[in-house]
Amino acid sequence: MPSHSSPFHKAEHAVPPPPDPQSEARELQVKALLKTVLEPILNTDIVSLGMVRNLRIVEDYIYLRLYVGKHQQALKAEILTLLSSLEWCKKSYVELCTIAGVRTTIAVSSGKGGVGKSTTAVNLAAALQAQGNKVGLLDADVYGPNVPQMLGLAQSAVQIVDTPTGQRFVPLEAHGIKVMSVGLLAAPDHPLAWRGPVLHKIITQFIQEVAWGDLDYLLIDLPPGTGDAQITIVQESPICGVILVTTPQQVAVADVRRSIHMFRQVGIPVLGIVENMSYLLCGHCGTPNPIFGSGGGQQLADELQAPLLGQVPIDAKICAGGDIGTPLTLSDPDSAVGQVFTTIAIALNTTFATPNPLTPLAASALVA
Ligand SMILES: Nc1ncnc2c1ncn2[C@@H]1O[C@H](COP(=O)(O)OP(=O)(O)OP(=O)(O)O)[C@@H](O)[C@H]1O
Repeated sequence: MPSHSSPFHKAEHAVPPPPDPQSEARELQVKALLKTVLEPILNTDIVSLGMVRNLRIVEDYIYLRLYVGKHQQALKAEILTLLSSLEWCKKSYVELCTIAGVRTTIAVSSGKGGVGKSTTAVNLAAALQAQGNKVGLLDADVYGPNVPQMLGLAQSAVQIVDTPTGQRFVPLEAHGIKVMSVGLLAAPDHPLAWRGPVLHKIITQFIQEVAWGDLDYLLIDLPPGTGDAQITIVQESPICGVILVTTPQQVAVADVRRSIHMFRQVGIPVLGIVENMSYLLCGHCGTPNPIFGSGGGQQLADELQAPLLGQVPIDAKICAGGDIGTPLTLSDPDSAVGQVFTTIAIALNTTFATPNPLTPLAASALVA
C-alpha cells in the first residue's frame, strides 16, 4: 500500500492532471518492462494475463495493483526489483490483490440469462473436484442466485466467524465443494433488488470476506450480461480468465460477442466458450439432433479466436439434478454431459496447474 507521505495519497482525491509527454513516455517504458516479467506456469507475460491494473505514474513514483493467486505472490518482489532499475524512479508501490488461500480464480459468464451459466459453473466445479482439486464456488449472480438450490443448499444459514483479519462469512459445503452465494443472504422468494453502491459493497464483500481456506480453484458465477455488477466483480478480483456460456442460437451468440469485447477491454483473458444445449441425443439410437441449429459456438470461437471448450447436450437429467441438488457430472460422470465437463476440467488443470510452454488454452485466451 502507498504510504501517506507518497504523492499517491494526494493524487487519490485530486482531479487527474492532463497527460504530459514525459509521463506518457514513462508509462510506455514501464509497460514494456513489465511485459518482460513472465508468469512461470502459464509462461506468459503478466501484462497480457491481466494481472497488472491501475498503473499510475506520478512524477518519479510508480504505483500499480497486481492481481494474483496465492502461488504467484513472488512476482511482486520481481516487479519491484525490475522497476528499481529505472534511473528516474524514486520508488515503486505494488499493491498485492489476492483472495486469501485461493490459487486460481475463474469466472463463468454469459451474454444473456437462462443459457445454462449456473449449470456450467456447478458441473465444472464438480468435475474439478472429482479430479482431486479443492474447489470453491461463489455465486455472484445477484439477479438470480440459484447455485445453492442446484447443490441442495437452498435453505441453509450462513455463519460468520471472527478471524485475525476481521469477520468472515463461512462457506457452506456440498459434495465437497465450498459454496457461498448472495442467495444465501436473502429471504426465500424475496427479490434481490440491490443497486449501485449497495450492490458494489455486497459484491466486494463476497470477493474479499469469505473464509475459503485453501482452494485450488474458485469459480465465480457472474450475473448475465455486461452491466455494473459484472464489471465490479471482474475489476475487483484476481480472475485468471473467464469462460463464456452460450446456446447455439444467433441471438445468444450476439450477446456473447458483446461480453467477450467487454472482458478483453478490461484486460481479462477469455479462456473459451461452452456451447450449452447444443443438441438433443435421440433416446433410441443416440443420434445427436441439433434442435436449436448448429455451429453457433464454433462460428463464434473462430471469429473471436477463443477456443470452443465443449458442447453440452440437452439432457432432462440436468434439470432433475438441479432440482435434487446433485450435478449430473457427479451422479453420472459417464453421461455425455459428465464427459464434456470432465474434458474441460482436464484442460483447465493442464493450463493452470502444470508449468508448460504455453498450452493451446492459455495461448488463445490472450488474443485481443
Ligand atoms: N444442457 C441442458 N439440458 C437441459 N436443461 C438444461 C441444460 N442446461 C441448463 N438447463 C436448465 O435450464 C435452466 C436454466 O439454466 P441455468 O440456471 O444454469 O441458466 P443461467 O444461464 O445460469 O440462468 P440465469 O442467468 O437466469 O441465472 C435450468 O432449469 C437448467 O436446469
